[in-house]
Amino acid sequence: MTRKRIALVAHDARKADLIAWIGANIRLLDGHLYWATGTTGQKVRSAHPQLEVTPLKSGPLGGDQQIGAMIAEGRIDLLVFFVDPMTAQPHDVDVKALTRLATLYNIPMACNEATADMVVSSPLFAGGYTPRAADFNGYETRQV
Ligand SMILES: O=C(CO)COP(=O)(O)O
Repeated sequence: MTRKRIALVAHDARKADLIAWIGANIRLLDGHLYWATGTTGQKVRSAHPQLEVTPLKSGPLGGDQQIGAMIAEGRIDLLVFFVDPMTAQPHDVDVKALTRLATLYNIPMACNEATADMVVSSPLFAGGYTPRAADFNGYETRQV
């Protein structure tokens, strides 16, 4: 199995949903490598100690930016980001930057449960899928 490098992020109102989603998909998710924003990472680790999770800084303290930087460096294969669309976030610009970089670098990004279900059940997730390089106006965004 190719170990995927997966970033996990959930806003406060969605953390319980992310933990439940991981539990429901634990057989597909076990064995991969995880990075997460701080509070999300701590909660995922205590709920699912079998997963190898590296917590970064909390989202509002720079965690979204750290994950964005990892994406820019080609170190993340999948972003699962359970977004709360009903609550204003103090670090909204960081959230936007993270989703922008995932889009720019053509990283699969699941912002809700239905999309996350589709991604992990896809044969592309199980296989050694590498998204093709995104090219925006001549800017090559994936180093191969
Ligand atoms: O705010 C977040 C993402 O924007 C999540 O951060 P925490 O996991 O530290 O709560």
